[in-house]
Amino acid sequence: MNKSQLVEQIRQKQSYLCVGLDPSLEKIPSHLLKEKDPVFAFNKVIIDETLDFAVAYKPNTAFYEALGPSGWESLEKTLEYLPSSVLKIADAKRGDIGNTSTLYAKAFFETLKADAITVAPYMGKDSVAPFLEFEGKWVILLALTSNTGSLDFQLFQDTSGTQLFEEVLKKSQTWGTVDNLMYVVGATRGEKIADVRKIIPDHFLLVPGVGAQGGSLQDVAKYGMNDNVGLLVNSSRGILYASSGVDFGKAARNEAHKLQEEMEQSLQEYGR
Ligand SMILES: O=C(O)c1cc(=O)[nH]c(=O)n1[C@@H]1O[C@H](COP(=O)(O)O)[C@@H](O)[C@H]1O
Repeated sequence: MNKSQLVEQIRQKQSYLCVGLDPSLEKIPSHLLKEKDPVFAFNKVIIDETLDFAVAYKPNTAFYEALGPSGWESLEKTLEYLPSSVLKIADAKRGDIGNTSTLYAKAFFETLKADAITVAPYMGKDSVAPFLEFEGKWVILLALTSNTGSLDFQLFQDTSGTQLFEEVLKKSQTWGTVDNLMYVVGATRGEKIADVRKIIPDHFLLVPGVGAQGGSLQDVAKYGMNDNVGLLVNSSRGILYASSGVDFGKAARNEAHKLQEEMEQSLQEYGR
């Protein structure tokens, strides 16, 4: 999915919601555990119920890898099930020496057919470049993450006052283009999004951290929205586990709908 298709979907659905598909067997409704593939059965209902309100889905591979080969199969089936009208993000946070990154890129873009992958910038340009060589695919580079540990390195300042995440943005924006490179910026750092926008006004941002982590959608929209909306805001647990009963699908739908309504309002308020 290219940028104009993504923007068109956002305008059509009046939503920039990304649903995080992070299923864990301990949390999914117990009646699903008798299914042959409980994880896929769960995801399928979540996708069916939220598709009207979401433009992207982000399975975090950890939740599948933890289950061994059957988890990987559930991930494959989930990505296959998602329609081509949504952006399929493999949240794998990869990145290694170039030769190895090429194989990661093949695994996620060719074998799993994801549209996008999250990548860590720490090993530098030659670790990210192989992902960017895949036509029509996206790299989503970690810039300023939502966890408290982002204070340890990402907000570290050099002697000129530049913070590490700012250096990541400045340097890496020339590695790709606004058509194949996005950045992760946590919703829990709403006030920092204005600083991010000073460096990269035009790139899309993937913003996790609303819902369970308490980030403010209002702040994200206020500081982050650009001419093409430029935002994908992710919620995982807040949608997936809105109910632990047989009504979990309807409860997930309600949560996704609530977020979509907030997003629609913000598009009217801050959209250009
Ligand atoms: O790359 C990510 O998606 C990510 C980056 C970040 O800074 N913070 C963050 O929470 N995430 C992921 O986004 C999802 C957030 O899940 P919830 O907190 O349940 O909405 C998880 O899959 C996290 O691994």
